[in-house]
Amino acid sequence: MTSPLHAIRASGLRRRYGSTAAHGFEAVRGLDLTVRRGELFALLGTNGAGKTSTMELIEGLAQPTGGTVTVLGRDPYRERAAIRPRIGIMLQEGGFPGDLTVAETLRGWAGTSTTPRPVAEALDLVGLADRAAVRVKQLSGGEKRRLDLAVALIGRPEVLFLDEPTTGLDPQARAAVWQLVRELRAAGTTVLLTTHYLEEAEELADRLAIMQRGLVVASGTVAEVIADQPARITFDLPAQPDSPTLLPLPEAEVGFAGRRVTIRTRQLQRTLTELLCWAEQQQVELAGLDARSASLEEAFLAIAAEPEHAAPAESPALTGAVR
Ligand SMILES: Nc1ncnc2c1ncn2[C@@H]1O[C@H](COP(=O)(O)OP(=O)(O)OP(=O)(O)O)[C@@H](O)[C@H]1O
Repeated sequence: MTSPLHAIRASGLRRRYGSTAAHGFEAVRGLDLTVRRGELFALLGTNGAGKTSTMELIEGLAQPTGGTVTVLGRDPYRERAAIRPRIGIMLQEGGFPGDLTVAETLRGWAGTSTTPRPVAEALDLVGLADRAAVRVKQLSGGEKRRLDLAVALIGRPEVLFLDEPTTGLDPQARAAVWQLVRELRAAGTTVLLTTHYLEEAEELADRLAIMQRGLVVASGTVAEVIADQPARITFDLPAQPDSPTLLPLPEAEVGFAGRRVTIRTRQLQRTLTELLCWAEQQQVELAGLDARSASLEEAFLAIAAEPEHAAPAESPALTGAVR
């Protein structure tokens, strides 16, 4: 049963391309994921991790070869007619006919929805109001992306799927899309987003999952995903030290490059306190002292570098539940 609190629930989801085990490829290998209503959830992963394959299953565009998925309590593939009017999909390539104008394209899509937004409102939301009469084939790459987004929004979706929504956008257009996504979320829209821009996930996501080889290998809030990674302290010593064991920090990994010291620790507060006490006692100035938690990028790279994760049942945090 899907709770009314859950917009999306996937359990043991599998997708195999090709019909035989010998020649096929399993891109999604038993994935569990829960997205709450009103939440913005980001699905991250390296190229080929299985994000798009997973999104297509959740969107009802393909049938799983194993496991189950529900969107708003229904099977998105078998009950597509019931679910389609309640979701909005922004694909990586919209592929709309090039000879239609922007407004004609949107009018066509509005006709498939029971309660569409006015075309002018959708154009305004994505900053294409002045391109309404332009043919789709004449749009720039970034403008096409914004048209894809307008099409996804035209039916006032309860659940919005955004597959790399800001790829190809300039920084100003990206910031505008982020603002729009925040407003949609504030108005109660559930959003499932894939992105390669980790700052996009950091900016927008309530929770996120990192996929690798068809599985979720880490999930939670940004802070929770980062918490597993060591923090970093850097500074310059006044002179190159004689011995790397100079610093009495048993909990930490200390690296030297000339006068530059980099300390990696899972106990940032304790290590920093010990370091500052040592510097005080030794009367050493720690020039350019910088202490910071791992970034999402560091966490992502560390997770991506791990050897292949084991069978689905052994993977951590597969439910997408907060750890
Ligand atoms: N139609 C297909 N037939 C066979 N293999 C496929 C097919 N579509 C995708 N794959 C494979 O499935 C794996 C997952 O692809 P998918 O597009 O889901 O990954 P992704 O995480 O979205 O990647 P990217 O970030 O590059 O978009 C890849 O190894 C890909 O080559």
